[in-house]
Amino acid sequence: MTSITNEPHVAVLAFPFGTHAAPLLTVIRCLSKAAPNVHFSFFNTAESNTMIFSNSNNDAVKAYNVSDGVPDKYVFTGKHQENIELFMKAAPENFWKGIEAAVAETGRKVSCLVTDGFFWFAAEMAEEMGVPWVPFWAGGPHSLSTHVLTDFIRDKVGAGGIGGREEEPLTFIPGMSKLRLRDLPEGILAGNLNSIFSTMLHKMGKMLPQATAVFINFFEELDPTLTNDLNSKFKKFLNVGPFNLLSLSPPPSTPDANNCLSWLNDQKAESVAYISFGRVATPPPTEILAIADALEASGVAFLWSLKDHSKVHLPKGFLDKTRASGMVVPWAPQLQILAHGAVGVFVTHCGWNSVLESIGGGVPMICRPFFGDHKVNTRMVEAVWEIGIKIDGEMFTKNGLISSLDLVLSQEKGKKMRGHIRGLKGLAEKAVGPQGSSTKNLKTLLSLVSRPKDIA
Ligand SMILES: O=c1ccn([C@@H]2O[C@H](COP(=O)(O)OP(=O)(O)O[C@H]3O[C@H](CO)[C@@H](O)[C@H](O)[C@H]3O)[C@@H](O)[C@H]2O)c(=O)[nH]1
Repeated sequence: MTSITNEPHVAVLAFPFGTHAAPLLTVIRCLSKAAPNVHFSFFNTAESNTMIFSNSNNDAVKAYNVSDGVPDKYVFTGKHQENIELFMKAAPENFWKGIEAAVAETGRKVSCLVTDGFFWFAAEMAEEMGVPWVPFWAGGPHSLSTHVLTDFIRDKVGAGGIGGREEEPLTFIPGMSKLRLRDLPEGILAGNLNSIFSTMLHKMGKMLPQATAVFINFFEELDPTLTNDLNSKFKKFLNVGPFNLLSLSPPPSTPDANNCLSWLNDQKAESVAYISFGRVATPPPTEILAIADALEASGVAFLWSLKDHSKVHLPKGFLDKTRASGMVVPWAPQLQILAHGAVGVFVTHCGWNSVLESIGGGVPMICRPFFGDHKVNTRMVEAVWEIGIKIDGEMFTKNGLISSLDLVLSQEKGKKMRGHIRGLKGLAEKAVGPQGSSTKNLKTLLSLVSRPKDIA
């Protein structure tokens, strides 16, 4: 039998849906590179591991597959978030099994538990193991704050709820006064407050303050007031982003199977609309039609990352008619695209990674929020940072999108937004530079996970 040692071993528990596991792996790779004596075991479903580990050979981070929680012969009912609910229900047991296997294989006890912030149950796991719990919040600090303060927000708003008060500002939370009650993620005041997902976020918000430290893909210069507030809510709050600009270990570049980048090389500077709604959101067919009509009528050059199952909703003949001005691909190397000088605007759902990648590229946004943190992020982009605009109304219309594209690409207001976002890009680059705030925080995170006994 292998003897078990106290050599540092960090167990990392990833959430396999949306874009959570990839940014967590990016930061873990950074830590692993800086601390080769520490062993990092990364627990995630096989499907998600295959996706995010696919670009790397000889990864120092060891991937372990855990079950997705779907019972044998299970027939999906089509219920909203069914896969997430099945995964979460079985997650504690499955993660324990994975950890036991990794401990046996490496001969190292777990010395620190790094997890996705959603895993509120990890507080107990860490306690049982007698190690620090260091959760990662995959969204921005504004959405994080709304979940940590859910009870406080509910108290402030009172039993009457949100009805008729959608425009009221959140003046009672430092750094959030431009947000309105209507911008809050569903599950806080509106929507199904008792769904498994809402309950999970509520529990998470209560547990995170117990963690040894919470880290996040953000840089404090983007919102010092809120950073200060979160510093006071958590034992330690570490802004270590934006990950897309981390020089220590930039994320591996995505293969460009559809030659998007060489197509961009032939386009005029700041002329192209890049369109993508992340891994999860899918606009309904009427909106896909509206986007296509707007692109065709405006003649704006475009690069559209559109999932294959949505492509059937494009109007007949659209691809042929726009062949000279645009490209539709099922997946695009977004990071490199947003960093390309030909891109003039990003039409986005405002997922957190997309917002940071747009800042990293200095590209203003047209935002069409769908769910979760999208509305909070959209509001910050439009009303606070002034680096983009929300679409008119709740859904894309042909004329609405034509005027938004015109505003950002051709009008003075668009130029101003470009100036603002380039300013933020400069701050972001500084934050991850040698003396930057995020670099400093990353060092703290590193010492925390690699020498946990000194700090816990
Ligand atoms: O063709 C594409 C489309 C997307 N991406 C990448 O996919 C990621 C998308 O991430 P994000 O913008 O955060 O959107 P979601 O995939 O929707 O992410 C989920 O996770 C985020 C972090 O918690 C939340 O902010 C979102 O609301 C949630 O939906 C980004 O890194 C993109 O670069 C590509 O590389 N190519």
